[in-house]
Amino acid sequence: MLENKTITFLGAGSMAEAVIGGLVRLQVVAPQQIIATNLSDQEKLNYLEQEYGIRTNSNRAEAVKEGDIIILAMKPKHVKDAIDAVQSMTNESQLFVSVLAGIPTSYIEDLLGHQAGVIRTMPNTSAKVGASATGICKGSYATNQQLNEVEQLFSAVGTVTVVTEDKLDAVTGIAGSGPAYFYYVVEAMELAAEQAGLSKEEAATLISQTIVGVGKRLQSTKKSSRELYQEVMSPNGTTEAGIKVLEERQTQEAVTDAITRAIERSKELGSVFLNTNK
Ligand SMILES: NC(=O)C1=CN([C@@H]2O[C@H](COP(=O)(O)OP(=O)(O)OC[C@H]3O[C@@H](n4cnc5c(N)ncnc54)[C@H](O)[C@@H]3O)[C@@H](O)[C@H]2O)C=CC1
Ligand SMILES: O=C(O)[C@@H]1CCC=N1
Repeated sequence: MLENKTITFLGAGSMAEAVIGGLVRLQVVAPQQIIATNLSDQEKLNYLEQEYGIRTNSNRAEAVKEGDIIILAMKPKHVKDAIDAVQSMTNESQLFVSVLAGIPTSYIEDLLGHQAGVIRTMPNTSAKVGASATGICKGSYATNQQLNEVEQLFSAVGTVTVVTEDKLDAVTGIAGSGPAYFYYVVEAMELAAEQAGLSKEEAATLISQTIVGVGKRLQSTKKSSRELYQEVMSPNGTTEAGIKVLEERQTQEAVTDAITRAIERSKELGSVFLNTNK
């Protein structure tokens, strides 16, 4: 399905690089099928060309004209400028794939001004190692075949969960932002390891493997998360002592509140643009 398609990344920052890295590393498409363009950072384009063997073009309109699939990968606040700059080069046979937090497909459809298919997605930076948890949904004009194409694209860099658009903000708070919460906890674990006299290398192996193990276990058991952490806790042992501190500090409530706030923020990003930036 993707064999002869050209994929243009409009916006070439961290998220674009994570997806490009996954697509190239896993040979989902040939590097030459990918074109990256951005607003003004030629150095970043040179780097992407060298690192991944993809094509780049600093002329956004040319890059978009050549694309069969256009991945919108700029910050949400730049989407209007970005689409306005290339709109005249777009057409209804192209497929537009947004990775933008909060921005509804209807907003992108309005900016395009025609009935090209738009698919909204929310990947995460683990795409770079083929382990993204991506949510995707269709806009008004996108076909099931286009949805399948995008599912195929993102399946290559992790799991894909197809949802309706009303759930995309929740996907964003949980999985789009999700890696950051874990890295934040890792930073605290590194600090504790250092204070306890472990070297950086020792800590890095112990912590990353512990997280990989948790992920693999979650994917291979029917046990609940509560059962899994209770399994680790010996009565009056080390884990119980640690969990007690987390409970005293209401850590679970803090995490739930943080994710709820991220979901709310995704909704805000969408409504701000719908109301003011059109
Ligand atoms: N960083 C992450 O973990 C995730 C980010 N996202 C979404 O990905 C999008 C990009 O985020 P990042 O890659 O982190 O941002 P970034 O700041 O690293 O990259 C943004 C890119 O957009 C380009 N750009 C800005 N204005 C432009 C314009 N008018 N025309 C063309 N290109 C333009 C910049 O040159 C840059 O290459 C955001 O909308 C964000 O919501 C989605 C999932 C995860
Ligand atoms: O922080 C953000 O807004 C983006 C969306 C999800 C992850 N990063």
